[in-house]
Amino acid sequence: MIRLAIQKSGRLSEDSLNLIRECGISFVNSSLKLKTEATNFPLEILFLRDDDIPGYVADGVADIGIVGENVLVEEGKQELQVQKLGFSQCRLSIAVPKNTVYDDISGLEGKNIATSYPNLLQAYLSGEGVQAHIHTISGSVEIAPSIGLADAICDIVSSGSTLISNGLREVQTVFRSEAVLIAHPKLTEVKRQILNQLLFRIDAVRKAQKAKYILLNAPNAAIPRIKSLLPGMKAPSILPLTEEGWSSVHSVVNEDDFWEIIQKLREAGAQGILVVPIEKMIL
Ligand SMILES: Nc1ncnc2c1ncn2[C@@H]1O[C@H](COP(=O)(O)OP(=O)(O)OP(=O)(O)O)[C@@H](O)[C@H]1O
Ligand SMILES: O=P(O)(O)OC[C@H]1O[C@H](OP(=O)(O)OP(=O)(O)O)[C@H](O)[C@@H]1O
Ligand SMILES: [Mg+2]
Repeated sequence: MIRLAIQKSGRLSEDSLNLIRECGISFVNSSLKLKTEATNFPLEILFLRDDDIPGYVADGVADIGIVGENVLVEEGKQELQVQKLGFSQCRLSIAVPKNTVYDDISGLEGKNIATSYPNLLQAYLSGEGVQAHIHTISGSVEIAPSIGLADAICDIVSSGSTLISNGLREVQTVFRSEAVLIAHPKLTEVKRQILNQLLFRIDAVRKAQKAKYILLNAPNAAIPRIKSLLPGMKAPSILPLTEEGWSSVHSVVNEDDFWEIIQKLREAGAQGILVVPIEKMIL
């Protein structure tokens, strides 16, 4: 049995649980229970505050965990990182009241900056050769300038709407973050094998998230051009249609290239294009 620590309730929780479920792992989850066991995989899940997760994994209380890179690096435990997970993407940024004159980072010299990430902020300011006073607070950081606690803040930004709602303007990006899987460095052989099985499933789920299965019909004369647009996993499948001179083409496309490829396929003569999500993908 391997023990996984995830955030109990917050920005990482839903996507962490979804990832485990998409890996085909079933468990009963009630908001009151802080521990649960999977029914079809040797996994126990602990529901914790995110700040505690790197420490628990470092100590071996939990074997693996899911946490934001920002928290991991802030706590100086980046050596635990195994793999990026592609969700909870955000940035740690410095922001100032929107009407403050700000030309460049030297404008922060000697200023008071409120943050929950003093180590990341200090490392960034030192790298830029700026000295400022860092005021560490544990939450509601965006309120600090408006109550006279600080001249600027350094906090997590995603859409930017929290900054705007609090009359702040983002001026400097300190760190870019996403959710990461972390692991205790000295797992037993059995636990290492379970982790490898889990990583295999995560990889299949993540590859599938980025890919689409595509089916289309095309006149046979258009097939060479369409083949060149759709490399597929190995090569596209091409099946004859019951209508003379036509074929059906099946392939896999990367989500990022999707719209550009669709346009070119239509220009090449493709019709009846169907795009279907893929659940798992193993190369
Ligand atoms: N707006 C956001 N968009 C995307 N990811 C975010 C956002 N805010 C935070 N995150 C990421 O999710 C992590 C958890 O954020 P959250 O705000 O839930 O933390 P918290 O309030 O410290 O939670 P806890 O109660 O567990 O201590 C952050 O460390 C960051 O990596
Ligand atoms: O740029 P935005 O999309 O507005 O997101 C940024 C906000 O999201 C996070 O807080 P969250 O809403 O998770 O609440 P918390 O402060 O209670 O953790 C973060 O601390 C910011 O305040
Ligand atoms: Mg926290």
